[in-house]
Amino acid sequence: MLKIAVLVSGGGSNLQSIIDMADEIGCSIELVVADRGCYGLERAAEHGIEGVLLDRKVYKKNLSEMLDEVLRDRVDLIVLAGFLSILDENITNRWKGRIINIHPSLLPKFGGPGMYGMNIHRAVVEAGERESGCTVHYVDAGVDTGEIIFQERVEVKPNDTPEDLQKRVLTLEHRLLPQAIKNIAMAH
Ligand SMILES: Nc1nc2c(c(=O)[nH]1)N[C@@H](CN(C=O)c1ccc(C(=O)N[C@@H](CCC(=O)O)C(=O)O)cc1)CN2
Ligand SMILES: NCC(=O)N[C@@H]1O[C@H](COP(=O)([O-])[O-])[C@@H](O)[C@H]1O
Repeated sequence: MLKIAVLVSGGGSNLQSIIDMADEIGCSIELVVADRGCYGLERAAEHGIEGVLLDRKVYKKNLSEMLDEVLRDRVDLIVLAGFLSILDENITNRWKGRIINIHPSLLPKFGGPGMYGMNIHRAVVEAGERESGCTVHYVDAGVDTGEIIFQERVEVKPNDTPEDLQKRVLTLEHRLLPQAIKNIAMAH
């Protein structure tokens, strides 16, 4: 059984897809860690999963120490699921090859600092892209520069709003992230 921690900052729909598929994936969600108050923590509580809120006033200076304290050797894999804080190289080096992230674009396009959430879908629509999608990748010290594990494409329709595109990509994410974790669990 692969033990995982899921890091969230928002609504937690990707966390929910992992919760719903945990048995099929072969993983145990040991804890959910948030960098701010968010519905993702509510979802954890609703499912009896330990939730930890990192106090932004404290961790801003030492997120590495806070995460190390919380995670220690409790898990095999860290999953960033809508987590909006950039992890520093202390963490990414210590957890090299054991942190994955879901990003709602076809990296390397529309990645990097500032590219998160609706900002991405707005940029894709404004750029007149004919396709978009999502990427699961390993996390390194760069932003969205880690080795790609999976990518899947969706069509961008002519009259799509950013909200239309977000909805279509999110459906894909809810399938791709659990699949990536399942593959890692099978190889564990
Ligand atoms: N070392 C890494 N840390 C993180 C990565 C990564 O690839 N390497 N991925 C992000 C998730 N992410 C894209 O997938 C991402 C998240 C947030 C941002 C961003 O610009 N954030 C803002 C702050 C936003 C906020 O706190 O509301 C910022 O840093 O100014 C870009 C990409 C998770 N961590
Ligand atoms: N760059 C990181 C990023 O933009 N992540 C995105 O935030 C959303 C979180 O939704 P959720 O909280 O409902 O899972 C998801 O679309 C995820 O890909």
